[in-house]
Amino acid sequence: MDATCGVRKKKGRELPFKIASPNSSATPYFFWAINKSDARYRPLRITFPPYFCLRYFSSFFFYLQQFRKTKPSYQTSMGTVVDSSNQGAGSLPTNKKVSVIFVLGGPGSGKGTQCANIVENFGYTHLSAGDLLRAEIKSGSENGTMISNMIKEGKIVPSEVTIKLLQRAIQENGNDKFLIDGFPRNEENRAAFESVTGIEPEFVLFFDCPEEEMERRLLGRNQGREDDNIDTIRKRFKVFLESSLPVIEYYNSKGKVRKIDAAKPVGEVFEAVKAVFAPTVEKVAA
Ligand SMILES: Nc1ncnc2c1ncn2[C@@H]1O[C@H](COP(=O)(O)OP(=O)(O)OP(=O)(O)O)[C@@H](O)[C@H]1O
Ligand SMILES: Nc1ccn([C@@H]2O[C@H](COP(=O)(O)O)[C@@H](O)[C@H]2O)c(=O)n1
Repeated sequence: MDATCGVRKKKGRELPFKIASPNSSATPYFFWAINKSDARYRPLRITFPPYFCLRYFSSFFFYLQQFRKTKPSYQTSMGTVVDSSNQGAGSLPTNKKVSVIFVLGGPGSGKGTQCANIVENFGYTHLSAGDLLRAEIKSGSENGTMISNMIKEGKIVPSEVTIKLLQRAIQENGNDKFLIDGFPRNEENRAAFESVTGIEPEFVLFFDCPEEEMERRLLGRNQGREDDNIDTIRKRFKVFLESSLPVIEYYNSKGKVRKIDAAKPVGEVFEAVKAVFAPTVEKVAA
């Protein structure tokens, strides 16, 4: 006999084996297995071929199944949202193609006010990142305390949290045209959203407003928001200048920014907004 007999422990079970000489013509190459950690087991002739075949065939089908489950989404001209938390659940559509406009501007520049007008006139769905975060706090989510503390400090919540909320809101909505208000707030938001969803905005609507006017509006907003106090407002302005403006500059360099003078009265601001949307809508209708 050219082999050493023994017992190999695998997942708590004991498997018999024989160690064969590599030169042995009686050892089919197919049944050699390489054990990297112990040269004594090299080559290893498994004396239980049905076990060997079953194990490797089942691995093959397992990997095939995993590959099918993690099929990537491909970016289209509109963008595709894959709801990773919903894969295989079947209750929500997956790989939904959507058109997105980012609505950016300083705190109190009038983003929410104008989004309401755009929804009414142009059939978009308004998703405010801030509103989604506030709703998440109210829902009693495990992230609630963290989000609440970040908002009180005027800080930007980790992208992973905000993107999940946006993705879910997009998936659950029947519309395919979205205004995403107050997002992306920093470079991390921007890059993460693009890589997770594959969505690039059609364009970015930027409400440009002087700080004194925004401060006046926020202090008069009276909606009971915990961050509408002078200390937090100042922190939010700082974050806007340091983290959000560079995102607007990034999109500007790609020719995607539509800048609106937001210091004017609401009606006049909306006239300027309409001029941005009307050609887009006409083009779609033609
Ligand atoms: N053009 C405007 N002129 C005067 N007041 C305005 C104008 N636009 C909005 N406002 C008022 O300013 C306040 C802030 O507006 P809004 O909530 O739309 O801003 P926002 O950019 O969405 O703010 P935030 O980023 O803090 O959510 C509101 O009370 C709103 O009624
Ligand atoms: N992408 C975002 C958007 C908002 N936040 C936090 O919410 C606060 C309020 O946002 P509004 O747009 O409603 O003004 C904001 O100051 C941030 O703390 C965020 O983290 N990420």
